[in-house]
Amino acid sequence: MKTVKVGICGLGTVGGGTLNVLQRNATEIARRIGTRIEVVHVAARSVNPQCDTTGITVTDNALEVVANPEVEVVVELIGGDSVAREVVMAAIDQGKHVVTANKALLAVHGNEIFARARDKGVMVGYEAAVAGGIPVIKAIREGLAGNRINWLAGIINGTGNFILTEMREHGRAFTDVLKEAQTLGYAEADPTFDVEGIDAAHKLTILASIAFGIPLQFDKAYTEGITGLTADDVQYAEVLGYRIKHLGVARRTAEGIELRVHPTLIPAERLIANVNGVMNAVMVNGDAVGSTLYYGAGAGMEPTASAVVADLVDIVRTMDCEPAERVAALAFQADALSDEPVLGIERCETAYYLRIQAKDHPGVLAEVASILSERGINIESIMQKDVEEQDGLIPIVLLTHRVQEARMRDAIVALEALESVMAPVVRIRVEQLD
Ligand SMILES: NC(=O)c1ccc[n+]([C@@H]2O[C@H](COP(=O)([O-])OP(=O)(O)OC[C@H]3O[C@@H](n4cnc5c(N)ncnc54)[C@H](O)[C@@H]3O)[C@@H](O)[C@H]2O)c1
Ligand SMILES: N[C@@H](CCO)C(=O)O
Ligand code: NA
Repeated sequence: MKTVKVGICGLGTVGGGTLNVLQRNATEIARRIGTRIEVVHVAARSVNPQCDTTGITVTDNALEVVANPEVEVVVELIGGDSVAREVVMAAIDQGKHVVTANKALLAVHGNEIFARARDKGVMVGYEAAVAGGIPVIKAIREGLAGNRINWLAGIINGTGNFILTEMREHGRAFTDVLKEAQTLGYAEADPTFDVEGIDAAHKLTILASIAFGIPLQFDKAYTEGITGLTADDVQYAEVLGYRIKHLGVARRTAEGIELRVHPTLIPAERLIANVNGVMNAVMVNGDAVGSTLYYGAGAGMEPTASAVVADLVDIVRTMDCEPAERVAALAFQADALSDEPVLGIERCETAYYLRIQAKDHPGVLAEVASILSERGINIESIMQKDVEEQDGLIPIVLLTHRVQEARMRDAIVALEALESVMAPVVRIRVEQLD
């Protein structure tokens, strides 16, 4: 049986998981593809105690792995965009295929990386970069290839979802849960990427590119994290029949593409509203198929390794094909990408949840309603009596119909200028996802 030799750069959570899965399932994988995948060289700053590297060359210099003439496929699992970028570019330049889980690298430098890979006729697999073990890249790139995609929306950061779930279900403190996510290997090296929505925006950038056939444009993504959410808003949302989730949304409109990451109220009865812990889920709506949903572990050692190994299997299966016969790296032919603009957040349209802390005096509700109606903003529902007064202030909690962000910002400025409104208005976007 033929053997393809592989080098792994980075042997931490994902690299360690990848080596273990490749070793444990070696026979099963060979039964699938008729070829053995053998790891011959790994690079890491320290040896992972969860791995057996017997018979494998170990180095702390990742470029040595790339330069090893036996290595035909380089797996980059270091993270970041300095050494990792060097490793990926060097591998491509040497005509080696690449697998990476590095969404930060691809979202920012992917256009350049995929162009270079095309020139050299090599593949770059990145299933593990988005939604961990869920094969969502494959589903969109191949399974939905007959569709014009309308929109997608996903819980695409495991750490953030784990934190929100533990806070909601067990009343745990934010920093305490974040520490646990770090211990479990879910968090990024810099966890602000997780909690400020940057990691989700990296992944959303990649998903939007393969869904709509547009270049990667991370700099145009609107990013809002979960650090500003309060227990009060989580509770009021529930009373209104919603759950708050940190969502990445990419939507095609007549004017362009919406690309945004932010906390979002979702009707509690939606499946995606009930995705908890480190689990991720991505909804994709296509013109032919309608809405589809992909669910699974979004982070962690072996779930992520599952995606890395699937990419290796795909590469080994198609490495002898003509490059033109393979699936296009970003799902669409590189010369057929569209220049539909990514819209600024002020041009995006959603419904809103508003919480207005106001003095409890007659007329305040009428003032609020008139500010909204003057701007053509319709109120869907309003809640005032089920909540307790705090410091003589009464929270007015309401849901609006869909409206452009710019108009809502203008309304919020007017609301905050009211004499009876005593604090910044809290606004959280709402999506029905039906
Ligand atoms: N942890 C997850 O659940 C998860 C899921 C999906 C994607 N990812 C991505 O996978 C990548 C790796 O993440 P991780 O969680 O496994 O990280 P990690 O910190 O656990 O592992 C990083 C590995 O790289 C090695 N390394 C660091 N600098 C190096 C250098 N200069 N030369 C050689 N080796 C070096 C470290 O020794 C370690 O073995 C990142 O891009 C991350 O975003 C992680
Ligand atoms: N830090 C990321 C890892 C998976 O990409 C997360 O928590 O989702
Ligand atoms: Na994936």
